[in-house]
Amino acid sequence: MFRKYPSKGYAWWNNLSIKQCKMNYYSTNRQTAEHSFKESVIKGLPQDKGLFFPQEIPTLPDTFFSQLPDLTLPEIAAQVLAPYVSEDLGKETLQQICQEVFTFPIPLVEVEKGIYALELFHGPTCAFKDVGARFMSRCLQAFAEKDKPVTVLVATSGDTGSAVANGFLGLENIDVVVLYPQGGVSPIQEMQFTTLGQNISAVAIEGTFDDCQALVKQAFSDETLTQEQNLSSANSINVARWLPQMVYYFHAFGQWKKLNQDVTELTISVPSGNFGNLAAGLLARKMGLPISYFVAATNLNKIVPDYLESGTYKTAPSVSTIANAMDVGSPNNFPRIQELFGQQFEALTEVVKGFWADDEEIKGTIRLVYQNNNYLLDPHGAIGYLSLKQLLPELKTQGIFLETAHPAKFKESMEEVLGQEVALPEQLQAFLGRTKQVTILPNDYAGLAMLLRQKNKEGTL
Ligand SMILES: N[C@@H](CCOP(=O)(O)O)C(=O)O
Repeated sequence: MFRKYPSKGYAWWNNLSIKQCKMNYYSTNRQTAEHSFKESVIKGLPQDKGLFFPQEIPTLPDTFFSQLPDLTLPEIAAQVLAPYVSEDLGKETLQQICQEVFTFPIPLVEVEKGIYALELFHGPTCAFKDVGARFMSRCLQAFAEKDKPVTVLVATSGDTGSAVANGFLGLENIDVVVLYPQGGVSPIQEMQFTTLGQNISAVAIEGTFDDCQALVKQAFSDETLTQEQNLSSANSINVARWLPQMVYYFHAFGQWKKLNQDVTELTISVPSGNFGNLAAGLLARKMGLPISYFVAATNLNKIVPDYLESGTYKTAPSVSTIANAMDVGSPNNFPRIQELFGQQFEALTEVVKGFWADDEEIKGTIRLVYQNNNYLLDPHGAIGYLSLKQLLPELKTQGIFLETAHPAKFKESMEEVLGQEVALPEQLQAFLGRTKQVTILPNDYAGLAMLLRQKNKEGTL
């Protein structure tokens, strides 16, 4: 059921009572009762192993879109997130959280005529995950009960781990356990979540990102463990990580519109691994954001592009690539994308176009764009850019690709590709020379469960 909000000017939400904004979440597997926002955030995943999904998607009024180019990020965030969170969070808390989360710029940069990069890497850990991780940490802090400590489990192929570690560092009553594929993340990404100590622990799994995410999900469906301790997840499977990611699509559109008042057609290319980011962009579109097409852009782990071409959804063991944050063979958010299109394959393929590139194409693109445009793409953004170069002539729109992470997070590969040094920004320099603290585990649930119990008992890994 989709609710249309009345058009009452740009501060339309101020006119709504908290009661009118009540939002529940159902499971995409439909085997679990609906949950409030607060319950969904604390639980992370429904018991039936689906994903929480909002029971209504509000359409924003036209006045909101006409004001959009002049709104700040916290203003946009407070307005588009209000219907999803406000009853549990309260209007003032939501506004306060949005002020605290969106403290860094997310600029739209023209790379060449008609193609723009949305730079999502100016936050504390230099990747787009900072937005969702900071938002979720504050929601969980608002909801966590003093006498019930929460353990946040998170699987990462590189960027989520560092953003969650940074966003949750030092929080009372909340412990974070980051699971990552041993040898599957870049050296600087690894330093970002293995060297912080305090309430952040790192576990290297002898397996892939998909194995890590499967272990996290298994922990949630382990009834004995979940009775012993409060577990939550900080991957984009958690609604508080997922929903705020839609904010920067509105911001991108506002910036683009300022530059292109007479152009109406826009495509956004989203480099994708776990597909939470693309699902968030499509949610923004469902709320009325006028984006003509989205591109599901990925590396050799081309599960979704293959599905869009063949209609057959087939997960596969993940393949290791230079764009490691997208080394995901079983994209966890895909059910949300299907839900947004009412499970209609044709409706989905009308809007979402698939694209994938291999390492050689990524490297060639980085070199070419650096030489021709003097713009440094990271390996993930390179796929986004390349997808637009190939698809825009047919789609006949302008394009924005998401620059999901700072190129220096992949310093070693970038330097090999370019044959020159890539300087680390301040945020990353801070990690040089620190000592890593890691527990190594086989890809086996019994080992993880034992470790979580031990941690719960002793308070440390
Ligand atoms: N690409 C991710 C994988 C996890 O994605 P998430 O958005 O679901 O947390 C990473 O960098 O860890």
